[in-house]
Amino acid sequence: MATKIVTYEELKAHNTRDNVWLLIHEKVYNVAKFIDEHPGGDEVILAETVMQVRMPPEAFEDVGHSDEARALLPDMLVGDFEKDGALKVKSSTKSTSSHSTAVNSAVEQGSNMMYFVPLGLLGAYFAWRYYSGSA
Ligand code: HEM
Repeated sequence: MATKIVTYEELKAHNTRDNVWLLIHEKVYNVAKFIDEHPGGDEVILAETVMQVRMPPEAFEDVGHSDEARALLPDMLVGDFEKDGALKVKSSTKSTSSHSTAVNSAVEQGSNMMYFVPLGLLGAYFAWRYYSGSA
C-alpha cells in the first residue's frame, strides 16, 4: 500500500485535543489517543501543533525522548509529510518557500528588536544622566 502523503493544510487542520497530528522527522503521527497518557502532559503537545506549522519541529528531539517513546511512534503513523509543502522540514538545507522565508525573516526581525530596544533604553538613560548631571 502506498504511503499517504499529508499536506501542509491537512497538518494545520489537526490541532485540537481529539484530533491532533504531530510532525516528527518528516512523518505525521496521530496523537489523539495518546495525548491523555503522555508523561509530558497534553499542553506541550497542543503547543507543538501551533509551533510545527510555523517552523520545522525540533521539540520531540529537544526533549530527548527515550527509545521507548520512539517505539510508540509507528502505531500512530498517518503518513509522510509532503516534501514541497509550505513548511520546509528539518532535512531541507535551503528554504525556497515564500511562506517560511517570510516567517523566518519576521522571527529574525523580532529578535533584532529584542536586542536593540533594551540597548536603546540604556543609552537614553546614560545620556539623560550625563546631561542632567552637567546642568
Ligand atoms: C507522538 C509524540 C510523542 C510521544 C510518543 C511521546 C512520548 C513520551 C514518553 C514515553 C515520555 C516519557 C519519557 C521517555 O520515555 O522519554 C515523554 C516525556 C516527555 N515528553 Fe513526550 N512524547 C511525544 C511528543 C512530545 C512533544 C511534541 C513534546 C513537546 C515538547 C513532548 C514533551 C515531553 C516532555 C517535556 C516529557 C518529560 C516529562 C517528564 O519527565 O516530566 N513530548 N514523552
